[in-house]
Amino acid sequence: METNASAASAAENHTYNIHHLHQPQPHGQPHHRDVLPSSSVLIIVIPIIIMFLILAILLLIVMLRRLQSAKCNRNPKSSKSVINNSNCTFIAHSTIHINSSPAEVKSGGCLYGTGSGRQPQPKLRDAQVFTLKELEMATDKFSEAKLIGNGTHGVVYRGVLRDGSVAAIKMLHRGGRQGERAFRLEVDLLSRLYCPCIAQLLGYCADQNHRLLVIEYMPNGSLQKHLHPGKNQSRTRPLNWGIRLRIALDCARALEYLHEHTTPSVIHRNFKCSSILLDQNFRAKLSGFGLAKIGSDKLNGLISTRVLGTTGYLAPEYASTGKLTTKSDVYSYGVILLELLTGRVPIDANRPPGEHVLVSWALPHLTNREKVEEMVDPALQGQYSNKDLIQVAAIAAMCVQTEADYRPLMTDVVQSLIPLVKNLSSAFSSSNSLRFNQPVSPRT
Ligand SMILES: Nc1ncnc2c1ncn2[C@@H]1O[C@H](COP(=O)(O)OP(=O)(O)OP(=O)(O)O)[C@@H](O)[C@H]1O
Repeated sequence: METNASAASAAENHTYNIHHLHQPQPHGQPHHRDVLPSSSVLIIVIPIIIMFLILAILLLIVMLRRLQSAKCNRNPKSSKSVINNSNCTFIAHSTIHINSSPAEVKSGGCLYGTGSGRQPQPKLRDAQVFTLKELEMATDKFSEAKLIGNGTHGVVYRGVLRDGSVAAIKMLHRGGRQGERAFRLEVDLLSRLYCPCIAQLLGYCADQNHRLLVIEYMPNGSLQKHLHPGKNQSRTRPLNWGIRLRIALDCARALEYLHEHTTPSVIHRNFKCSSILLDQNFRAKLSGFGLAKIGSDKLNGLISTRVLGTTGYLAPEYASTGKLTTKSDVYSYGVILLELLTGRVPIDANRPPGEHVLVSWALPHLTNREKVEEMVDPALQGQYSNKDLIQVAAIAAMCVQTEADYRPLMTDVVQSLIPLVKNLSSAFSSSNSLRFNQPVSPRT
């Protein structure tokens, strides 16, 4: 009984406690265990609403910005380049922003500034997708008669496209993964870069295992053909001083654009005589982007990579350690300047001892006023002023410095060459006589 009584009392107590906890709400509201005072509810709900509002505003700003940049971007390509045909689909993910605005490109940018001479170029046009059949038709089934060049990675044909325009059609060797990478890179890069000093990609074909690039046709072929014609190549008249200077400036512009007007910057990595193509006026355009490196994987400006490129043009630090920077291209550019100055190839085992490697032979001459004239291509005699020669030699000497940090930026090279080329044009127009042995377009 006692036990029952205490149990009853406990139960009573419990009920009492519960009743205390669940006091009826004012205004006859039902009992709710979790109901919080309205002030607490406001403390929780108001910050949540504010957070939502902030997020919505941020989202709105992002969307507006995207809309704005899409409007400003005259490049019709999306940042992801999609290559797609029945047999091959791939998406190039690397994104390159071209710093120069379309207006800049028209009036300056990669183009020459006011009075610089190059005609405003047509707007970047979409790379077209060609079928193998179309390119077969363009080249008479890749006939021998249409062959214009042979490179390490492919064979180049002259073709006439369906719209009647002439193009260079490069059929790449089947190169496994490396070859595929080079093809994708070249298509991806060239379809988004625009600079009058870079040979334009008109289209491509990725039909089954065939990989072809359709590039703007350059009637005067490569600089290699003119400076160092092969045994089987027809000899052309030696390029004169004015043309060589202008080629040097065009090439400097192309590299300046890649290094300093694209984000992330692009390292060409295979800058050499045969990658420089010449149009009908001997104006130069850069090609051969299959080994290019986009600086997105840069670490403090350095890319550690497998050493690729062409002997004689490789910067010493890149050749020995694989550390690649834009300064590796500057070194290769210096070698090209030396080739233009001397008419010699970068490596020539047939030369006397001490003269095999162009850079090692030329470097002591370049900084010596008396000796610099001894190294000039004999075909250039009488065409240059000593002042100009010394200046070009000094630029070359800076570019081929062993220490990469001492090499100039391509912008500096461009700025140093502009007055020399301008002087040439004024000499050309004032005397209206050719100091040169080949016609030079009066455009600077
Ligand atoms: N767009 C073009 N217009 C006219 N000729 C071209 C064009 N592209 C290439 N050629 C010719 O074809 C040759 C071979 O060019 P290609 O780009 O295949 O290789 P490369 O630069 O000589 O060497 P690599 O394959 O090692 O880069 C060039 O030297 C040039 O004479």
